[in-house]
Amino acid sequence: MTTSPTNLDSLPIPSGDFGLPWLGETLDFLNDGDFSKKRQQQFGPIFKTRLFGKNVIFVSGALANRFLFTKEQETFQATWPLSTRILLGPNALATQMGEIHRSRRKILYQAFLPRALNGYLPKMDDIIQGYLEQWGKADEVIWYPQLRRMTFDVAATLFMGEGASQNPHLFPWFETYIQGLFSLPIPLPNTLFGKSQRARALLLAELEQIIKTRQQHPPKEEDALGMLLAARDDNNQPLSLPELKDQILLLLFAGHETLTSALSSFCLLLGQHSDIREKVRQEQNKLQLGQELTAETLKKMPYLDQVLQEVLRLIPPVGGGFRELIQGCQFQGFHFPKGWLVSYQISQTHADPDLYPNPEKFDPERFAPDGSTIHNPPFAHVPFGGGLRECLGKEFARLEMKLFATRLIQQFDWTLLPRQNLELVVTPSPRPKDNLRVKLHSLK
Ligand code: HEM
Repeated sequence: MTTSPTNLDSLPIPSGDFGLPWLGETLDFLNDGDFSKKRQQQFGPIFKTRLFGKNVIFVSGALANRFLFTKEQETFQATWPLSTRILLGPNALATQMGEIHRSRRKILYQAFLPRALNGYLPKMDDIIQGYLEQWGKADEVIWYPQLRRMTFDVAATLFMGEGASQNPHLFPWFETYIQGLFSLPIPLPNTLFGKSQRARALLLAELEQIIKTRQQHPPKEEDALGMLLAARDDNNQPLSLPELKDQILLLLFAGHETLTSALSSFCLLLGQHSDIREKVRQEQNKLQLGQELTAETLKKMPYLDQVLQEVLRLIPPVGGGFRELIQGCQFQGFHFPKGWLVSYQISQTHADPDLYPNPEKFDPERFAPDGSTIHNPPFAHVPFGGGLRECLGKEFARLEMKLFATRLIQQFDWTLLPRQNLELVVTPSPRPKDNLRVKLHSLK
């Protein structure tokens, strides 16, 4: 795919509009959920723009995904918008590069191995059941903020230990922190970015306390922080305190924002499709689920797996990702210049009618094991990205989605309340505009 510089110069650069000086089309990108769709309609599937001061080429589709995910380090390196890079910090896995990224990914992965996930399951289940019980008693639930609180409690408890989720400051600070992650990086007291920087400082100070207490009094139960404290790198060195803080903060962000979106999309789509809800329930009834749910039992629900795959296809929590071109190359007859960014588009890939006929339709049968209704080539279903930067927490995410879906469907039916706007706000992750107002009905 790469070509010598002389050849490259003879190729056209994709068409598109750079917009304003420096700012380019950043504001549209942040505020318009159809940013990429509209420009694809105008300029074709590969187009250029400028975001956060950088020239960017947007690509989508299975071939483009394969191109990006298999050429990492040789042609591309991961990058994030400036606000995200500053706020995640220099020691977070997502901002680390090359050899250090490889070595840290190996260490962090220990917190997502099957043995670790099995250890998380009972606590995750307790927290989910606690929330369901509360919601079952309410006349009306505004579900999205409740789901946010729940996924935060799960992540804080499993990554930092029991006490963390009971600290009343952490959640509000965290919410302020997240709001600045994808914003214009203007460090003034009243900008989203400035507030987020302050919240990050408060969170890091709190995390430092939690880590120091933990070093003095190690708990019996294993959580992600315990594993990271015990971990040694290839030179047999422990992770430094600044790195531990950045890595834990990243896990909290990644494990909370995206998952909330995925769970709320599940609640929305199944709330709109009673037939699919019923089919999931029938699958569960056949399993005669008891009070205790094990990882083995959760594996016996192929239809629920299909449903969750289709939820992540239709409303992917992450719309796409960025890479920087560390050398010029060509793709599909276009010149991609060195130093520019490329953005791969998960939402647009999942909406490609050649890959997914009638793509607007919520249809779990696309993922039926007989494969009759879909031809699903590699790199066509990429909710978790791919290649060296594929989501580290994807099995954690699948576990929490499945456990939540199972407990919810087992115990409740739910109605979406009338007179609410179900359109999706997309930044940073999709959620219904009016936060998904519902009434739960107990089935017991
Ligand atoms: C449904 C839920 C989730 C979705 C859809 C999702 C999606 C993604 C995607 C698309 C990427 C790649 C971004 C890129 O290409 O630049 C990613 C990276 C990452 N995700 Fe997730 N994620 C989810 C849940 C989680 C959870 C629960 C965790 C951890 C607790 C997590 C941790 C991470 C980390 C650490 C990375 C960076 C990996 C690296 O740079 O090597 N994610 N995620």
